Amino acid sequence: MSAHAVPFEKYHGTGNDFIVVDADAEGVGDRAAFARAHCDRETGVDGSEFDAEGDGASAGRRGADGVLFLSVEERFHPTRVVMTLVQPDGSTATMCGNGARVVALWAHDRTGDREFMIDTQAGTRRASVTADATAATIEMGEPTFDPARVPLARDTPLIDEPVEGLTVTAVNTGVPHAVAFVDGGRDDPDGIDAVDLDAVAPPVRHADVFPDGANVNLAAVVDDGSGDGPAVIDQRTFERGVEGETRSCGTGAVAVVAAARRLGLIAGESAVSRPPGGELEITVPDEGHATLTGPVAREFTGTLPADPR
Ligand SMILES: N[C@@H](CCC[C@H](N)C(=O)O)C(=O)O
Repeated sequence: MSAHAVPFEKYHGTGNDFIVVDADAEGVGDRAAFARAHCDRETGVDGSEFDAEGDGASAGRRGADGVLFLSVEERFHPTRVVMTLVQPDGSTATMCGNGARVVALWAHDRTGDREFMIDTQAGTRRASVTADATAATIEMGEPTFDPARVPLARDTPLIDEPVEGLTVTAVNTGVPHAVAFVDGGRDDPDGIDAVDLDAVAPPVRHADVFPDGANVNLAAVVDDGSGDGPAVIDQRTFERGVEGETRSCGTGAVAVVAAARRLGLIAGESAVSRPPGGELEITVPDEGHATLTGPVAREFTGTLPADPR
């Protein structure tokens, strides 16, 4: 193991937790190996070894859902941050909604600014942090059902069709998602939490129709938004790259709302998504960027071995 130590900070957004490394200061040679080692839920980064700052939704859990390598370019207005997410399996994701919200708070903690441009592999997105620095909003681009852009191994959209045991709608919100609506929310003992997601998701995640794979979401509409207030949707996501369920997924939350709108399951363009780790507010207008808003928090800081092999 290399003696070289890399400073890091740990953040989470609704329980989707990330090791954050300043890419300009880091000395990580093999980013995939670094992520595989330190994100491991059994043996990875352990908050109890560092000074914890918050009581966030991921507090007490070892490991992380990914490593964000970030580079700040303060000469731009607003400040730009180049974001690269390396996942626990060593793969790189083109976009991460909760990760981008974490990036905004990390950049705010460094600069004091509240508005940022975040460069992701899915495009440049505007982000903002609330005045009390407890929540962040990110522009999420326009969700697409276009089979070439999901991508799908066919030339027609995949809308509410059976795939490997689930009835799914395929949408890209920066990364590919399959969304399956189920009956019964979190309050229903036979509802969304009764599904064995680790059993039903992998065949869909690896289905031939998704040449790049897909994140797999279960969603239950508990309020369709036709009365007072926005729609409310309970959500669970099995993430590609994590290869398991996470406590929250931002691109998944936008995918769920986009699919719900496409299927006519909710009224209006706004919804609250309730993943296990908290609540997210989403807007998916008929045209233009979707938005994602929710809590973000810093958990602890420390150093980690650059080469954990
Ligand atoms: N947790 C993320 C999504 C990260 C990318 C995903 N696992 C993939 O590989 O597509 C989010 O909050 O959006």
